[in-house]
Amino acid sequence: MPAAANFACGQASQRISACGVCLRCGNSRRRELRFGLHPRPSWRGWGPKRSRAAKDERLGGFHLPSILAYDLGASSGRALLGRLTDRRIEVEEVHRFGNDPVAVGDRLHWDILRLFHDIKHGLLKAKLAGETPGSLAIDSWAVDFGLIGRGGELLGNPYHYRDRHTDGVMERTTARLTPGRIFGRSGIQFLPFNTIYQLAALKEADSPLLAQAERFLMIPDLLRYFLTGEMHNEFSNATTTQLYNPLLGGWDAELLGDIGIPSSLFGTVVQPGTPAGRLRPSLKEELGIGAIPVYTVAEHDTGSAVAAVPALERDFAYLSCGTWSLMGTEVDWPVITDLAQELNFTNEGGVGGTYRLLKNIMGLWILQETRRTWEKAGLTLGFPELVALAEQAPPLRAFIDPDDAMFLHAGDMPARIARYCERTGQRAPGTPGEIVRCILESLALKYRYVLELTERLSGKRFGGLHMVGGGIQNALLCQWSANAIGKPVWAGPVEGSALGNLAVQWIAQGEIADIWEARKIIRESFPVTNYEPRDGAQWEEAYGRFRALTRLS
Ligand SMILES: C[C@H](O)[C@H](O)[C@@H](O)C(=O)CO
Repeated sequence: MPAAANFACGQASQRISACGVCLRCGNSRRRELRFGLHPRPSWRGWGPKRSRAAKDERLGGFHLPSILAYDLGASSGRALLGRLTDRRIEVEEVHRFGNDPVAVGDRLHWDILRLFHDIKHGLLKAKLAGETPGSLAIDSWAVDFGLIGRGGELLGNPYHYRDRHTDGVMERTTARLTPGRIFGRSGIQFLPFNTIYQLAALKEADSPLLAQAERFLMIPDLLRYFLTGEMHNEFSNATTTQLYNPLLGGWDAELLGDIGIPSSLFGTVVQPGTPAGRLRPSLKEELGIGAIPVYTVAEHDTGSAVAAVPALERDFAYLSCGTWSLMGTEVDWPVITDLAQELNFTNEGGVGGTYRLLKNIMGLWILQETRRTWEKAGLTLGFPELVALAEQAPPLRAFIDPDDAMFLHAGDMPARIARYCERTGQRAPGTPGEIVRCILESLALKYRYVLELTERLSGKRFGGLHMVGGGIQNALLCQWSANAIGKPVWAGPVEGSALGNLAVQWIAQGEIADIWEARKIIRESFPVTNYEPRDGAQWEEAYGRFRALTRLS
């Protein structure tokens, strides 16, 4: 048990009964927590029960109004119109846009006003398509935020989580507070860009932003505020800050105090599926559209992706595959144990009171940056060409640990891969095909490693792996993942986050009963491609080499 376990009474209690009950507050929730005895949360939908289907002259017959999902990823964003007809979902992408961070001096920022411009553009395009969405919602990457000052003004462009202002902050903060205290109170994995270290970095720098700040809003919270004028902090994203306490069910005032950040900046945390205002009058006027209702959903894109995993089995393993690879399973209660801390797993909030027990894996970011490096050197190759080159390269030659810190920040990935191989006594991949193959094979082998850890930590056994997200368009990665884990991979849907976003809106409006019905409808509406494992002996041998080279215990 992490040193100085803090119980719900918030007191570090030495008087712990054999089974972990706090003799001070008598609270045994921790015991339930520690041994996963918590009763199963209610999956039943929380929305109204009557359908809002109306006569639709254009489509003929009775149809629900379409709804709009904005899914903002670290490299691109999209606006998807969704229609639910006869228990089938149809989607139409009305707007796709880039999400290019902006470097200013040493700082790296998100271009938040540009993103809001694209959100407005998505609404206009829906209108031009003859649609007035019945509702809309936004999901995005995690951890990043904006600070709102007096008069409701945004105090500067949010920092990008790969900005270097957090360098060394996690080390200093965990040394001062101990990892056990932080993990025990948040259940969140230690990553240097977690919101807690971004805020601690601003504090260390005595940032004027903090001095003027009145409210903390994460990226979807902020864009939703721009749309409606209302401020709400949504649950799934709030959990990614490492400042949310799932046992207290709210922001952790103690951890905020520890890093010198006033709790007053943080609003009430609302669950996915909560009505969160309507388009503000100025926007209705500007765009010439109605006061469309806005909902919270699982606004952490990975939370929405997991909501859309078309699993029928209760215990399923998922891999959300994009810039990042997020692998884990869905649990009814956060697993805040010594082993979870030791393996650096995280417990991010999900839909319907669930949690996502998962681990971040560096993902296709390494391939994205490799392509950018070659492009700058005049070698422009698309992902399909890169994958084709990798397929032709000799198999299972050189491996990297994709989660080595040297791959976190932007830069010359091919050079870093060469350095990693030299450091581990391997012949470095030379050609573009060999380099891309090294990246994809290493990701597949890391997926096996993390899947085994997920089984160990959750006590579950998985018959296969559900892969969702843009990364599954890379069929080679899906096949090699199946080969590496030695189990089938079920790949689909591609637009996992956007579909999870739509599903939670429909559940909130009573059109779909609950997340399990949503998963069934998604499964019946979008193709799932099966990849059966091949070349077992080769990949088994490679896994042994990978474990030895990467020293992953
Ligand atoms: C920092 C990443 O955004 C985060 O850990 C990841 O879960 C994500 O949001 C991927 O889009």
